[in-house]
Amino acid sequence: MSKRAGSSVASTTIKRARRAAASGPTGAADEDLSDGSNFDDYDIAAYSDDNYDEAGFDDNDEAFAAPRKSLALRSKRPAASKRSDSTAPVKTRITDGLNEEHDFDDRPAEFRGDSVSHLFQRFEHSWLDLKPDHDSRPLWIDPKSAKIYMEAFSPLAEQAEDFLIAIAEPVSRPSHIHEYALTENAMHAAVSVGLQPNDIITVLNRLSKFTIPKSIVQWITEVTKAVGKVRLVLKGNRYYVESTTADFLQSMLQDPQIGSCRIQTEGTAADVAVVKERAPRMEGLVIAGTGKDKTGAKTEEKDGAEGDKVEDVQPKNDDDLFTSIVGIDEVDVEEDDEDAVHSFEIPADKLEQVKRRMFELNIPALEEYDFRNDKLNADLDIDLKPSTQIRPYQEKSLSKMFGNGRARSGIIVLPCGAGKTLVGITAACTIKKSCLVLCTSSVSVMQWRAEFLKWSNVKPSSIAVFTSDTKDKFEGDAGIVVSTYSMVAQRNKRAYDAQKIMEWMQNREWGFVLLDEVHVVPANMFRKVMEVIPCHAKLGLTATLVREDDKIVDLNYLIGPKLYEANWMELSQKGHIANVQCAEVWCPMTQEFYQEYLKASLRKRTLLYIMNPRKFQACQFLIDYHEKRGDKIIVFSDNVYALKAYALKLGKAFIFGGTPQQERLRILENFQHNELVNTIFLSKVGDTSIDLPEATCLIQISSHYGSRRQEAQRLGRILRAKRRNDEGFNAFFYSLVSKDTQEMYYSSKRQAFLVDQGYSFKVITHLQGIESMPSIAYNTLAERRELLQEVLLQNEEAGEEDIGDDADDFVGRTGGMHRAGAGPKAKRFAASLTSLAGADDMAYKEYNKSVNKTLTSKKQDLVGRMLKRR
Ligand SMILES: Nc1ncnc2c1ncn2[C@@H]1O[C@H](COP(=O)(O)OP(=O)(O)OP(=O)(O)O)[C@@H](O)[C@H]1O
Repeated sequence: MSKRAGSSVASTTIKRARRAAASGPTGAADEDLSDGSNFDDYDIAAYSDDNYDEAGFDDNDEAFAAPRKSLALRSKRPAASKRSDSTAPVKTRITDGLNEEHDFDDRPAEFRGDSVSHLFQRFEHSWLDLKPDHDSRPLWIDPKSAKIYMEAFSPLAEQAEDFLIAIAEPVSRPSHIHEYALTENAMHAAVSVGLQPNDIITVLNRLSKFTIPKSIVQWITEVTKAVGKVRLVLKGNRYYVESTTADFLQSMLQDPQIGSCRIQTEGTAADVAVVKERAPRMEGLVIAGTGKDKTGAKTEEKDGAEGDKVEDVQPKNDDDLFTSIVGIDEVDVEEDDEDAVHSFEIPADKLEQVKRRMFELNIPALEEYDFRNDKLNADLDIDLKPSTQIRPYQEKSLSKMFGNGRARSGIIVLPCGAGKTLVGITAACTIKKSCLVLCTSSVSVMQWRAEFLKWSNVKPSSIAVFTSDTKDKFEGDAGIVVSTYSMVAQRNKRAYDAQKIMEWMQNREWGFVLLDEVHVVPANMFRKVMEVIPCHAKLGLTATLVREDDKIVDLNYLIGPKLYEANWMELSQKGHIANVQCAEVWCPMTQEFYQEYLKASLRKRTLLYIMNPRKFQACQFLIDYHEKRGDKIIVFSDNVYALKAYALKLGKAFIFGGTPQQERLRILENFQHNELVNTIFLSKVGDTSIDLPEATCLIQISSHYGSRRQEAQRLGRILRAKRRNDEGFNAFFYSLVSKDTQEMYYSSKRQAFLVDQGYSFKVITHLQGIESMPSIAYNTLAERRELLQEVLLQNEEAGEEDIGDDADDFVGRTGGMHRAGAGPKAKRFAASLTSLAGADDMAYKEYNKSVNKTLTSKKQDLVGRMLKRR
């Protein structure tokens, strides 16, 4: 037997748990747990989302028919018993890799409960024996749902969180209690990075307030038993399923789906090929830019007394167990240096099918790339610039990818503005092989290229761009190509030069594929990409691993498991992203608007609640208030009619799908540098890929129904606020909602993701001072009636959103969730003759001249002033 360096997860991230546990709980944390509301200036009538009843809204509306389940809930988990009889023995049924079902019986037969037990039904847990020192332990584990609840105020919380992220999926992390779910995917990921099932059980037991239930122990053992047995490798542009156990491969081949995918080669008809070679080794790896190996130890300090030096492997006694396990750096492994590796080959176009089947059979295929021993593919000369310093959470996320010295495929989830780009670039600098970066739009392609040049020393000639406008190849044997998903996945006939580039890309082996914004790309798009691009390792990046459809689970076998998910609140407390005050402003509908609302069609209703004069007034008031504070404000509206109407009336510049590129750049430039342009209106084209660190306040007047992803992405526009580290700085996010309309329902849906990340939305029912604001619009009945007439005259299409041209539009065009991607339709609307003649209470009026045009004419002036300032 030999000992060798092992787990990553069991390294830096949870080493702190070891230290904390060693020092023991020190009583209640003395941090201030108040939510630090900064809305004192407003009359806040209610503080909770529960203050209104959503039962009155139509749940069957197609727009929010998609289940509001968290990712964790959709993932496979130990199925809970359906029995609700609290006194019956707990029976938990689980399914293992061979589809056998087991029954667990945790609750002691003698347990009968008491007179109130039946009220708690499946939450009756009084039979669990609390440990005498349960106060000091932070975890509650629900034996039936396999959910873990962590006391975030425990002195051990930070360390426990590191451990939980490694073994479970975060579901919700508000201020005081965090919720995690034990899922098969999370378990596979934990074991594949070196944590042994027994280690997991022991640490959980240590952190738990009571001995962990048998059902959970058995489930962990079951779901992890096949992990690590099989790996998928790419060699010489061919894919192989490998294992050190021939019998295991043979049993896999018995499965008709997997068996039929195998490529029969001579001499292997009856048996799997036996390849005599050394199994991959795990040795010290330095993640680019950190100067540390994957254990977190500084490489140059390996022999020194300081740092996270690898210590004893075996715990000396029971007290050391916890600390040894959560900080385990070495594990006993079977001597496999000379193990024979058995394999069978599968065709590239069957890769996904095999992976999916293995996923279903609970035999997760490890996709790891031993890039340091890859002598076939040329090395790329790339490293981070000496000035580039990656942040601790970026390093932590990468340690999950490179934990065992190889590159593991999977997904890293970091909040918007937390620096996913640099994480991707650092991964490319660590692997140092040819790299393909896929983005959702050509704007992002150019940004990625610029970021590579900014953070790394790669030669410009080594980075090629492949878009509809630019079709480059890189120089030399290894390089980087940045492209869009649609360019690579396209199946239709291509132009000659595009075809040549595609062939060039298809005929080489890619060490690394970086997948940006993985949550918006439809699964079949990934499929097409994976079929045509032979690659060793894949890294998906996203801020919001949520989708309103059910396709998120597919990412598990198409890309790999979630490797890391950062805690938004923690990053904001540490100043890496801005602290944001979120508020929902309730705007009552005016009487005349509400009367029309009640009898209007669905689309007209949308327009009516967006154009509600009280909402307009709230928007005007908030813009005025925040401009006076020195904030830079972005107002978001998905609806283009409203976007233009609001912006024109308030004399502000606006950008939507139809705004020419030049004009967009000019407006954004003015917003950034011109002290006279402090507010801009953006349609959904601004949801992603717009980097405006000057923005400090967001006002949302219309949004895409109940999309949690869009809400989070919009919030992301101010998370990167430049002033985030100023003393007491807060960014502001307002969602304006017309009261007693469907919008309120959508709004609560939209907030679900952010609430799970720990944000709380204050409800503002009255903006103090709004009545006395001079020049407030729509203050007279005549003005409001006139607006109503205008809105009623709009055709149905005006109630739709911007078609957009960015990531969302991309999803729309490719069959994703977007509803408004359809082409132009014939316009037909009904109206009375008096209305058409403009005689309904209508006064003539002149809109302000579009500020967009004013900015054009003032451009020369501005550029002159900007140059002077510099
Ligand atoms: N380690 C770092 N050091 C200095 N600046 C950093 C670091 N990491 C990220 N940044 C900066 O943080 C900002 C946000 O980074 P980036 O655009 O990569 O975020 P993101 O996570 O991709 O956001 P989004 O999801 O909104 O696109 C950028 O201005 C980037 O330069």
